[in-house]
Amino acid sequence: MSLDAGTRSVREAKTLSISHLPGLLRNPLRAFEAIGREADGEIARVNLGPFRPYLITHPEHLQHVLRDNVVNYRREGMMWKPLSRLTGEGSDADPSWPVKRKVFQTLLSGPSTMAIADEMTATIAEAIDDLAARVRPGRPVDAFAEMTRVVYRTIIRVLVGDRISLSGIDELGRVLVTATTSSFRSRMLMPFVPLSIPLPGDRAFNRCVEAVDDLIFPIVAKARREGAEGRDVVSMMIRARDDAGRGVDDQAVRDGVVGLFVASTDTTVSALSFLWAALDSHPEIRARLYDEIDSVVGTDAPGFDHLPKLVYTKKFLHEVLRMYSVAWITPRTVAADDVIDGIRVRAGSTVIISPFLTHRLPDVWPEPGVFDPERFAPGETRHRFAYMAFGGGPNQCAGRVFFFLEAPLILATLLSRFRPVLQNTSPVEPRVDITLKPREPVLLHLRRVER
Ligand code: HEM
Repeated sequence: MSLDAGTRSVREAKTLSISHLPGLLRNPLRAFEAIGREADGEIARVNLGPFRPYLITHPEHLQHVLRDNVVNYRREGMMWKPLSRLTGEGSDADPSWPVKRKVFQTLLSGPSTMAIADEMTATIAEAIDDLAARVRPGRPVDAFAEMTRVVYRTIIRVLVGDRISLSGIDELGRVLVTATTSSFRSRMLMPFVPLSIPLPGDRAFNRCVEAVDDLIFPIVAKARREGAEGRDVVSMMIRARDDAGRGVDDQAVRDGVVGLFVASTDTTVSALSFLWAALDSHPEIRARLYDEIDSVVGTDAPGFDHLPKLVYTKKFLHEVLRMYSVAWITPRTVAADDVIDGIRVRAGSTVIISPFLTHRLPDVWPEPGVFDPERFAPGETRHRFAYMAFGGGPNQCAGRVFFFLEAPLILATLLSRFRPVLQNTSPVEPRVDITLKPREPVLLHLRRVER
């Protein structure tokens, strides 16, 4: 990608028609898809009246924004501004961000994650036992609710050690879900509206922030009093020092816990809910997945040793995340004027990056509407910024290794005991929220596997 304005003329980005606006209000995701089709991989400005973000979907352009000139594209503004009131800033705008980030990276690195693999296996087995005890013939379970229970239990120790009860973590989850469904969506789509102008749902959002504070600050205070020796976010944030040897305050520790909770749970739960729709409509893929889990795990208790052999399961999960790109939008704010592939990008504007749209570019992903795990077969090559489920560049997902330990273990544990059958008769459509979520409940009949 040449950024040399001297050797080629610099153009303004094409502006897409404002006719998408009513659709965005009616069915945001469908309208967003239409916007992506119209832009067709080119850098374009989306005309939303007073708000005219750039849309950047092509892998070459993403590499520029997320890696080559990453310092110019900040995690501020759209989405991050409302989120920061809940989780703190996810950028250098917060002086404690480098410490937080280092703690996340250390805690979620391969070796640290492997060190908790046995504990994670036991937690998942216990959570599936609990589900099994509640299964009744003819009564479907809600996949999202059940996956939420499992995922919360899996992450709890990583966040706060044993300093919170199961009901406490469920309460934290409930509050955060309420927060992200109150004024969050309107504030996310209208970042230009100042906080001083109230929007519907603001009061509920503020109450949620207070409720999160009430849950987490006492945990931080207790950890400071009683010692913070563990390998969890609270302990590690308390022990961490920045380059100048300074520690962080309670607010930063609280933000670290809430930030990691939001990043790790919503995404994983959504992926583990959508996958049943993909399995239901592809019997041959379902058969291969079940065969692999049956032959690798058999009658054993699924564990860490099985994971390297669950090759198809991993390909399947990647394709689920390509098709249902749960982290559907990861916007940035432009710090200084820039030129990308001959197109001027102006300081102060918003850049919309959308894995959901990049994964639908036909030049990058042939027949993007076809669900095919073989796209991720070893030897398949593509641009490194073509598969964006976990982002790209230095700020890409720190929990990727964790996810590929947790999700296959949950699937293997569930499928070694049950054959889930989707009850929904109409297609499972995604809806936009901070992550993509199923629009309607995904209902599963869990039929026991006789062994
Ligand atoms: C389906 C599962 C997941 C998906 C699709 C996903 C997606 C993403 C994406 C796209 C980003 C980059 C955001 C950006 O560019 O601004 C990100 C960042 C992050 N994710 Fe994930 N994530 C998943 C699971 C997890 C899990 C399980 C954890 C933790 C256990 C986690 C922790 C993080 C953290 C800490 C960051 C911030 C990294 C940084 O800025 O340095 N994620 N995730």
